[in-house]
Formats: sequence, structure tokens, C-alpha cells
Amino acid sequence: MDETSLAFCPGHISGWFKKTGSENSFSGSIGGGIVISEGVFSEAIKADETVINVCRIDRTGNLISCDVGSPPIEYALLKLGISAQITTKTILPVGAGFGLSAASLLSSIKAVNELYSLDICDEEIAQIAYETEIKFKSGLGDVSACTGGGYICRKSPGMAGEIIRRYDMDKTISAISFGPLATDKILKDKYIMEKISSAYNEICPDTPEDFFKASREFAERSGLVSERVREVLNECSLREIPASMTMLGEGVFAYGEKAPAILSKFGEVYLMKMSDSGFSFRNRRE
Ligand SMILES: Nc1ncnc2c1ncn2[C@@H]1O[C@H](COP(=O)(O)OP(=O)(O)O)[C@@H](O)[C@H]1O
Ligand SMILES: CC(C)(COP(=O)(O)O)[C@@H](O)C(=O)O
Repeated sequence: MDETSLAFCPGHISGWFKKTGSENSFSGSIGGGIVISEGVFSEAIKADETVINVCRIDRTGNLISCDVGSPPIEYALLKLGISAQITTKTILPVGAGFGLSAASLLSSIKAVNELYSLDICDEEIAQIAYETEIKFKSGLGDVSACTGGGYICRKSPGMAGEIIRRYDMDKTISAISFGPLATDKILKDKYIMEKISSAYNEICPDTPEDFFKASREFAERSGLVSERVREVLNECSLREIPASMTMLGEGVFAYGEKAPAILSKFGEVYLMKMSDSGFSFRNRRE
């Protein structure tokens, strides 16, 4: 049997963010988010040609569907000068604001690092993932977020940026998605990005409730809340359930035990917790 290497990276839901750098350069972002227990598993096998299978699985790990190809991961492997067959697996929808492009990059690079004994340290792995994200405009701050766990506040951008991580978010986090918002298109839209910038409020909440309050205030000011998202947020407000919009996806994430029942009226509910840790190697087998 072929040698297989498995790594995992948690996803990251941004509650608020602001792009940093000059108008046409994407140096990263500052903002707040939650590193979540659901994310991406990447399984790598040595191969002469790179093939990336992007798969959805159900809660029990059964495959639902797979697509072939992930330009960011293909690019990262090319930069490393290696080829591999990689299968990424996640229960979460792609492009829906769960930071899966960053998670799939980090878990895939970590997996091939072990597979080929490349001896690249975690900081370098994150740097490659970060540069790839910026190049493809598939994310700005998710890579730095997923180098650790917690609900976080990124005070400065990039891999050397200052991040405050808090860990007292113990209750269930639930989320629904109405569909994707293409991160690269939004990041290239000058009008939307200006609105997002002016919605930004420099804040570092120190309780889960304040985290959701700050997220909600940003979402309201950002102009990104759709009719469908608004309906769910209103329903949550009525029941005093902390909730906001998943950045950048047309969806809602909410906090606490009352939330799943309310969200389930609107769509499939994804249940998760805050993750205490970032990306990691899982195992290698023959
Ligand atoms: N699970 C995954 N496995 C492999 N590649 C992925 C995965 N999720 C996202 N990507 C890649 O990243 C690109 C952009 O994703 P993006 O819209 O930023 O999603 P997200 O909001 O989940 O981060 C996708 O078109 C795909 O090429
Ligand atoms: C909000 C976003 C720019 C994109 O997040 P996603 O759509 O999940 O890739 C994120 O990377 C951030 O900088 O906060």
C-alpha cells in the first residue's frame, strides 16, 4: 500500500476584518474571528503528478462528493518543487466564510512536509500558505488565525502580526450557509472594500458575548447582510441569541445551546466548538 500522510487544520470564521496595505496590494488583514473545531483533513500520497481532490464528507466521515482541482494548493506544491495526490475532506461548504482555502493549504502543506520529510518548520509552512492566499486573493487573515486556536483579535497583519487569543468560548457554535461569497471578487471590488473599511472598529472583545456583539455591529455597517441573513439575525436577536454573519459567505454563525433549533428552521446546521489549537500533523501509515 502507498504511504499516506494525514494533517488537519481548523477553519476560521471572521466576524470583522479590514484589509491592510495599499489600495492594489493585499498585504493581509486585521480583525476578529473564531478558530473552529471543524476544518479540513488533507491526506497526501506520493505521486509523479499533482492531483487535488476536494471532497465533502458527512458527520460520520462518509464521502458525499468530490471535485478535482484546487489552484492554491497546486501552486503551493509547485513552489515546494514536489508533486503529490492530495484529498481534502471537510463537512463544511467551500467558499462560505469558514476559511477553508487557508485550512486546506495549511493541512496540505503540513501533510506533504511529513510525507516527503521536507523538514519545513510550522512558521515556514504558514508563510507559504499565507503568500499563496494573498496571491489567489482567497483570504487575508485566516492563515495567521489558524496557526493557533481560540477566539481571536488580530491587531496587526501578516505572519509576524500581533494576535490576542482568548479561550473562554465553551458553548456550541452553530452555523448555516445560504451559499458562497467569492472572496477574490469581494477583495477586488473597490466600492465594497471601502464600505468594509469604514465599518471596521478597532476592538478586542474579552467575552464571547462581546465578540458576537462586535461581529454583529460590523456586519450591519458592512452592507453585506442579505435579506435571508437578516431574517435569521432578527430571529436570533428576538431570542437574545448572540449571532452574526460569516465573513465572507452568505451565512450566519451563532452562539449557545438555543441557537441550533432556531438556525435549523433556515437550513442545514453545522455544529462546532471553538478550537483550542491550530493546524497539526495527524498520522502517517503504510
Ligand atoms: N476544502 C478545500 N480543499 C481544497 N481547496 C479548497 C478548499 N476550500 C477552498 N479551496 C480553494 O480555495 C478557493 C477559494 O476559496 P474561498 O472562496 O476563499 O473559500 P473559503 O471562504 O472557504 O476560504 C477555492 O476555489 C478552492 O480552489
Ligand atoms: C474575511 C476574509 C478576508 C476571507 O475569509 P474567507 O471567505 O473565509 O476565506 C479573511 O481572510 C480575513 O482576513 O478575515
